[in-house]
Order: sequence, then C-alpha cells, then structure tokens
Amino acid sequence: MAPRADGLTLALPKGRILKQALPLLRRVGIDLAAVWEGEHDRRLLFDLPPPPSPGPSSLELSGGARVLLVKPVDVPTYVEHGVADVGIAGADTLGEEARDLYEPLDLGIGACRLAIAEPAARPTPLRRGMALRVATKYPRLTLNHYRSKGIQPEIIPLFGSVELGPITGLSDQIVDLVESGETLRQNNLREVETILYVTSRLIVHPASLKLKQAPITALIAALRDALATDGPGASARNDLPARPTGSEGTA
Ligand SMILES: Nc1ncnc2c1ncn2[C@@H]1O[C@H](COP(=O)(O)OP(=O)(O)OP(=O)(O)O)[C@@H](O)[C@H]1O
Ligand SMILES: O=P(O)(O)OC[C@H]1O[C@H](OP(=O)(O)OP(=O)(O)O)[C@H](O)[C@@H]1O
Repeated sequence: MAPRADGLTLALPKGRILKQALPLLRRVGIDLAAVWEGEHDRRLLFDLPPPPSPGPSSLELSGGARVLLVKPVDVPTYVEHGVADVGIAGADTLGEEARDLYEPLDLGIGACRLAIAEPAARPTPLRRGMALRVATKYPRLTLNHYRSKGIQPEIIPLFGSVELGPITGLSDQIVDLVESGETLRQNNLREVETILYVTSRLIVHPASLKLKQAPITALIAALRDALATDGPGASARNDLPARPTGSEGTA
C-alpha cells in the first residue's frame, strides 16, 4: 500500500513507546485517542480526521493522517519501504540494523540504556582474546562492542527474559535494555557497562522528505516546539533518567 498522497502515514510502535508518544503527538494535533480504544483494540490501521479546531502548535494536516500500529522492531521497515512516511523508533532498534532513513529528531521518550550485565556473584573479567558467551536480542551492537575490546564472543540469540541467560548457565553475560534496573536487581545481576543510551527518534523516508516536504517539515517543527515547551512525554515520561546529563549517544 503506498503512502497517502494527501496526508502523512505514520508507523507507530505498539507498547511502551506508544504510551509515551501519544501525549506528544496529541500536542501537535495527531490525536490517536480520537479513534483508538486502547490496548484491547486489535485494529492496526487508523485514518485520523484533520483536527476540527487546530491548537496553537497543531499541524495543518488538511488531508488528515493515517496511523499504522506495528511491532517496535518493524517500524524502520515500514518507513524504509516508503509504506509509512515517518515513524518513531528506539535508538537500539535503529542501531541494530543500518537503514537508509533520515533521523531528524530525538523525541526524548522511551529512555533506557543498552548494557552488559552478569551475575553479581560470578563476575567475568574481560580480557582480549578470551572465550565468552553473551545472550542478547542485539547481536550486531553486541558484537561491535566486544570486538572493540578484542573479544569475539559467541552470541546466543534470545528474544525475551534475557536475564535468564547467565542465571541458568546459558551464557556468561547478557546485553539487554535496562531502565529502572529492577529486573537486574531481582535476578541478582549487576550492570557492568553501558553500550548505548537509548531514546526514541522520529525517522523519515528519504523520498517522502522531498515529495511531502511541507507536511513533514511542519511535523518536525511542531514536535520540536512541543518538546521545547513541555519536554518529552509530559504526562508519561520515565521516572528515572536513563542517561546522565551531558553524555553522548554511545558510551
Ligand atoms: N525498560 C525497557 N525495556 C525494553 N524496551 C524499552 C524500555 N524502555 C524503553 N524501551 C524502548 O521500547 C522498545 C521496545 O518496546 P516494547 O517493549 O513495547 O516492545 P517489544 O520489545 O516488542 O515488546 P514485547 O517485550 O512485548 O515483545 C525498545 O526498543 C526501546 O527503544
Ligand atoms: O530495568 P527495568 O526497568 O527492569 O527494565 C528492563 C527490562 O524491561 C525489558 O523487558 P520486557 O519487559 O520488555 O520483557 P522481555 O524480557 O520479554 O523483553 C528489558 O528487556 C529488561 O528485561
């Protein structure tokens, strides 16, 4: 399905990022709550009417907008193929696979970090050339990081409950997302090192930026204004900073 010529198509990630993105999008006039009935609603495609009376930072989306609700990891695929003009994706997802996309705005939502962790009681000191098994959902980012230390680990791919890896002896260490640190604490793991500080980014299909320049630049400007005025998420921001002030995107 091609993107709508008269409006923008947005690919939004279902789950925890969506919760934080909704208030931000509403502030710029993209109000999914007007048509979406919440997490029990199983529909995946929504056509939003233009807002009846646009607010001060609202967009003039005269053609309305179409929203696709997709798995977070699939958002870049919809945007890269041009099915969606824009999307919202975590820096972890974007860093795991190189894509031909513009990334004009850090939305500051979905803050967490990609980190190495291991059993607090069974630390594995890292040294060049050592044998190491690492369980992770992020093989590429993980390999790049360990290789920079002269280590070529065996990657054990897992898709959830990654913290079980070193507890069960499946792996020596894990590389996974940490937000509050509660999952690590409750499983007697300690954080060894941060690989990447993660927030969600606005991503744009390169051709859409040319063909739909006006609505896309308006969307970027409206989101930038809303972030500058109220900060990310406002009502749905993470409680704990996942990234120390002044640090760069990668550790
Ligand atoms: N504590 C966290 N754990 C995981 N992802 C987080 C966390 N905080 C923010 N994020 C961001 O949210 C994205 C994942 O969102 P979510 O967990 O809803 O999707 P998912 O991994 O597909 O979910 P599920 O575990 O239900 O399959 C990550 O890519 C990351 O950018
Ligand atoms: O530091 P915390 O605040 O505890 O958050 C981090 C945890 O949250 C995520 O898991 P998720 O809830 O997505 O479940 P999963 O194990 O199925 O990926 C992530 O993979 C960690 O396990």
